[in-house]
Amino acid sequence: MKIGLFFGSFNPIHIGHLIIADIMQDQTDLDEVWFVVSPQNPLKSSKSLLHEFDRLRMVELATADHYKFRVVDVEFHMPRPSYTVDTLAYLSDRYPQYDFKLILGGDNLNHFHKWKNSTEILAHYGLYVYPRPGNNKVIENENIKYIDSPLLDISATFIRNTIKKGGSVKYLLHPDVVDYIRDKKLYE
Ligand SMILES: Nc1ncnc2c1ncn2[C@@H]1O[C@H](COP(=O)(O)OP(=O)(O)OP(=O)(O)O)[C@@H](O)[C@H]1O
Ligand SMILES: O=C(O)c1ccc[n+]([C@@H]2O[C@H](COP(=O)([O-])O)[C@@H](O)[C@H]2O)c1
Repeated sequence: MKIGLFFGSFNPIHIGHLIIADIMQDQTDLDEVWFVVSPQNPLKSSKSLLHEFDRLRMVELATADHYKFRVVDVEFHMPRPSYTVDTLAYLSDRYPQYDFKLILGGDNLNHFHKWKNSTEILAHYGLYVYPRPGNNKVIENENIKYIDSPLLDISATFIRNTIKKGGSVKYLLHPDVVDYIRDKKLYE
């Protein structure tokens, strides 16, 4: 079975993530998509990060109604920051029966060469890249698959900023995530 690992900070998870994951399982050879919630991206500041348990809970809520989605919290039990190569090694060891691929937004491909052991990741796992508005670097490599699908101009940054200004994000988030943010007063 081929599994697409969708690594992310998910701060918070938005409909862009859900659309990407759904298209990946529907229009590629990936059988399932596993959302791997990262406590701390090595290349991002932790300044505006919500607590990792809140981010994990929102990913669980948003993905619960899709039978091909699964949520993985292994990085919560691993050293920080969250180096993807180490998580991949751990998952491959634990699930030798699965063929793991990485799902990335096009923006992340621009910085991919700065990731720990990026060459090894590319050689051993391969990437499925979803385009993102802005600069999408194209690297010619047989282990990178580019998905031709609608651009989604949605980001967690825009959502955080809109909520902080009191604006509506009702249709940018899963309804259960909207309720969770409101009930836990995450941005107040
Ligand atoms: N609209 C989008 N189009 C394509 N890829 C996306 C989109 N939103 C997120 N991704 C990809 O999803 C993964 C997880 O992204 P992340 O959780 O950082 O969301 P984000 O919206 O980029 O957040 P932030 O605005 O806080 O940086 C990354 O690989 C990112 O490139
Ligand atoms: O392993 C690395 O060196 C590395 C460098 C930058 C980002 N990542 C991972 O890439 C994933 C996407 O990050 P983000 O913050 O854009 O959602 C997340 O799981 C990060 O831990 C990993």
